[in-house]
Amino acid sequence: MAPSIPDTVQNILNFGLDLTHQECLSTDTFPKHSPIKFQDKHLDENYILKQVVSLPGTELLTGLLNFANELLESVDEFPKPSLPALVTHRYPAVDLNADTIAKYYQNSISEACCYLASHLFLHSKATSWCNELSWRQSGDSEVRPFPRDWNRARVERRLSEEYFVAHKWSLVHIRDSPSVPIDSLTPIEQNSRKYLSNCSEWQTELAVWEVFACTVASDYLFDSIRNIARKSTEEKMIFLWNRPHTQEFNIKHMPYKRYSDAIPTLWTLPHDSLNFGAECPEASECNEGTSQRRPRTQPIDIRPLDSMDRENVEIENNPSDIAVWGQDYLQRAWARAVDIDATFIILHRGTTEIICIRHRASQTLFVSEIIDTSVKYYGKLQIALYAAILKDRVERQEIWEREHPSKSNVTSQKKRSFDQVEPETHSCSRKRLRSNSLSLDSSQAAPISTLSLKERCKKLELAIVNLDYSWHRSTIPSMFVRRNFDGRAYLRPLSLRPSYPLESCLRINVKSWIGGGASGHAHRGILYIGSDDKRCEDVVVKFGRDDHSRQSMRHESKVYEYLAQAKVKSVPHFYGLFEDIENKDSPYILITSYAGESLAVSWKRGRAMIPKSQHPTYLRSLAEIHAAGIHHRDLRAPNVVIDKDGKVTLIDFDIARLYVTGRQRKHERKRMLNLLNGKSVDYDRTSFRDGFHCDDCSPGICHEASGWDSEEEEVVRARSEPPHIKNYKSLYLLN
Ligand SMILES: Nc1ncnc2c1ncn2[C@@H]1O[C@H](COP(=O)(O)OP(=O)(O)OP(=O)(O)O)[C@@H](O)[C@H]1O
Repeated sequence: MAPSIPDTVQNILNFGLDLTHQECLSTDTFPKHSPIKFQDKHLDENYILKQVVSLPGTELLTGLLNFANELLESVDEFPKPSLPALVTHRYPAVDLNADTIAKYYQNSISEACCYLASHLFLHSKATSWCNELSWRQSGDSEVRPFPRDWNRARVERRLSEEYFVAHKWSLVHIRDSPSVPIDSLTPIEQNSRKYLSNCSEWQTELAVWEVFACTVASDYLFDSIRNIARKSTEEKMIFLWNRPHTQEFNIKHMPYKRYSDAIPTLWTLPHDSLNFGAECPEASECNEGTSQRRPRTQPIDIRPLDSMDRENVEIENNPSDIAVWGQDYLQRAWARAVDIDATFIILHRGTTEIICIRHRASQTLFVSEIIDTSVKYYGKLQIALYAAILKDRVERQEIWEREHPSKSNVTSQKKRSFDQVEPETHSCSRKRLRSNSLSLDSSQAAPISTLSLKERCKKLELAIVNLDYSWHRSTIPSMFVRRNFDGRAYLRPLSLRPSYPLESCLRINVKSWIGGGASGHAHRGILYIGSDDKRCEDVVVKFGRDDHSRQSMRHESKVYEYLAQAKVKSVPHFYGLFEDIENKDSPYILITSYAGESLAVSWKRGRAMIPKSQHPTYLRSLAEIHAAGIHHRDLRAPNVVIDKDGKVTLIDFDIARLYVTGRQRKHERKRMLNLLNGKSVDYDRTSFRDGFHCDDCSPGICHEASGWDSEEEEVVRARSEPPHIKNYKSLYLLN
């Protein structure tokens, strides 16, 4: 016989959020979105939502409520004393901005849901309350100060965005919750707990909540989301998918095992909607980002990217304008869900809510009707939702373990490796190695005549760049054209030919991120010529996207050109400076050979002191640069690198000067000795034993004063179409 449900639990089950009497004081400023940026184009396909389907009428709600009833019936007795987390009914005092809404939801319903869902789904026979869930802001969501180089408009845009949408909230599985005695678990609960604890350690986020301010604008937004779902389902309108604007939303990729979709249940997907195309044959083995079925239709061509620039679109607060943004917010929520591998996405704005279910294989989002949060069964619905989220995670883990029986024994070993930052090597997952025949380990690469490869590269004008690391997985490469140096300045690129034979192009696969600084972000990659996969070079590709970094990179390139002419050996080989041909914000890439690990990295590994016997090698490298007349001016541990054969190389010449005095040489020599002895000396506080403060060594960024004339920024006209590459198709297949 079903137990009597205590009043406190009844109160939660019958709880409805009541914000209707509140004034929505928030301004209705609708945040603008950034245009699609370079890195968006190279986003892993899995991050892109491709279809939206409306969940029919009350099916989802009925399914969830029935599920809650089943769970309630399975309880013999509710623990006493009563629930520790009581519903507080605290209304937001002043303003219903996104953060207030989130806090209100947390105080009023989520805490109780966490207790009840844990109890009902994970240990319904336990004699005391034990919570294993928490609804909270996720770790990397703290408000951080805006970067100093952001202009006022950009800061204001971000602020209005934050006012409208709360920082990341999600449902989290608490790992160190008090344990429940095993004999008070049913066999099903024991299984659930086993599978839940087998999920990788850091992957505790279970579902995505996008919380919006309670404003008229967000009301329109919810309507527009429903309309998108309705139109694409009932009127069979094509959902024109778009790439999430990663730069503004700062997606942070965490490597993890990706799971397949759970077996559909009543509250997940209606059965007739699961009629998708054939499954990717490799899906069961896929480990990273590929457990999807092939999209049914060819993806639409996203070029020209410029046409998607909505930066300048003025959005008024009326429904037809805001409809445009429904899709953007769905994309954003989808991308967040991909990042933590969540199935459930909840869009919440205080008075209303939409529950979405993500189907990985078909990249489809199932969107519920708009739920009124003041209804009497809202509490029950939320508890069922939390329990369904748990059930889904457990089921998917079960599927994973069934399909990967041997691997579950070595999870702990694997977990550690997933946790690590991407190494500075070409180590890729099994899958990636298989799917990407270009990712050769340099040690396995066929012996090559590096000289001839380098010589050949000099003449090649076009670089085809693919990104394949973190959340980047290019479907379409970017084309970069060489900027030629006439001995004094960088010339405008020659007009592009309509067609290039593949053999006349450099091909670069960017494999990992090394570091970022003032003049751009450095990545490791592999360089090939044309379709030849046997001869490759390990390179560093530095991307610079803003004006400052473009200027720095032009300057640095000139120094490298100069050093190459002076036949200086202690710098990396310079392959050239290239400019993106199709994007308006036109990144530059500067390509050099990979020269090994920096002193900073060996310091991190605990090897701070360089043995005295090796000091002359370092000092000789520095002397060679000085002898060529170059004053480095940024001699720090990250800029001194050494390869496995012991060759010392100096890098990062973005603030170097083409003139060096005797005193400056002496100071840089001292600085180098300090570095070799494990002493990091900050440039702004450069002082030597005699207390002398060295202005000559202070970095500064004035490139004009560096021995070359300043150069006007020349932007390559963005082309709507890249040039035709002969045999380009074969290139696609390779990538
Ligand atoms: N050719 C190379 N070989 C090996 N490592 C490299 C090479 N180029 C860059 N790196 C690594 O990448 C990091 C960032 O590169 P770099 O210093 O050129 O960028 P930056 O934007 O100029 O940074 P900074 O703020 O130090 O000036 C370096 O600290 C170095 O460790």
